[in-house]
Amino acid sequence: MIEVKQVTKRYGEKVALKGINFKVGKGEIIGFLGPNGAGKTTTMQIITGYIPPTSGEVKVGGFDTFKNPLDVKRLIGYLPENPPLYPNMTVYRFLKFIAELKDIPRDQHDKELDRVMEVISIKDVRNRLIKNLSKGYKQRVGLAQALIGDPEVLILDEPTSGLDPRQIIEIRNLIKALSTDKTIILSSHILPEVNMIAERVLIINEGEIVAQDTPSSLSRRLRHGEVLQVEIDGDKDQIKKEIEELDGVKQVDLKEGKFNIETGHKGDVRRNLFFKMAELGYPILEMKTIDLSLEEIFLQLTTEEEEVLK
Ligand SMILES: Nc1ncnc2c1ncn2[C@@H]1O[C@H](COP(=O)(O)OP(=O)(O)OP(=O)(O)O)[C@@H](O)[C@H]1O
Repeated sequence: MIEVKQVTKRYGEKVALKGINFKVGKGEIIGFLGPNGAGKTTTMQIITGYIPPTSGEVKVGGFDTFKNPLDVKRLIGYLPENPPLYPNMTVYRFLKFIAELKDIPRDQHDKELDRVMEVISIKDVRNRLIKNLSKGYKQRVGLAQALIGDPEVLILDEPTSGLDPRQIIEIRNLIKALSTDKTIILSSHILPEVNMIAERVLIINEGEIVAQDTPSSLSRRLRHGEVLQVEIDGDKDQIKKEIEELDGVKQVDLKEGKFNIETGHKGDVRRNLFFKMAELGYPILEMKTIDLSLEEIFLQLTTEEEEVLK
């Protein structure tokens, strides 16, 4: 549905995007993750056709954003980071204005506005001036304008930024509900958000895509070895020494009464550990492998682990 090929973007001396490539399939939900200034907004603005790339090509639904900008705009609903809302318009008037901009036939305006206001649950504020709405409701109106015309693709730039925790949950739930029949790119620098909503994550750092995968395979790819967490009853110092001597064990840390055992790439020490502890009479109470959280992945990706993913 979306194809980004070798896209670069320069702002004068500043290279904001350094030749990025990715594809988004129909109906996919992509999380676009990166720290501030990584190039998320720039990428989204290029996909929506708001700014041109310096070089490279973007296609949406087969249309080139540069050669067929109107066809692309029709396919996309865009929620910019700071949606341009008109504070002195009522919600209804503003959405009607957007429907006009999007060339929705006049006789369909009321039906379309009703549909969108229903989906986004803003019918109760339809006659309020936008300036009198809470930040959460303003963001809903921003989402509503993106949905007018029922576009196949939604591009949402940090849709929950600046909202309070309750509003964040509401907006995330709305996006989740929309995700059943739309192709969505959602940018964020909040990792659990992406983890919760996206099926695939693109991680961008300093204008380069440093990883793209599902949250769980990213975690697997990044793990240097397994981290095994084990709770064992008995003399902790003695047990630690015994584990350290097992084949394949790289490091053992004792945290809150449990052993975190780091192993090499191929090491699976669970069986050896079991027999050894049984032999010594130390019962294993619990044993599990721990997944890296997206937060940890992200920290690794953007700091010392960049090389691992290339
Ligand atoms: N119009 C512009 N002129 C000059 N530099 C720009 C312009 N827009 C963006 N940049 C720079 O390009 C880089 C990428 O910016 P971009 O806004 O795409 O990042 P981002 O990942 O969306 O970050 P944020 O979360 O802060 O919005 C940044 O270093 C930014 O300062």
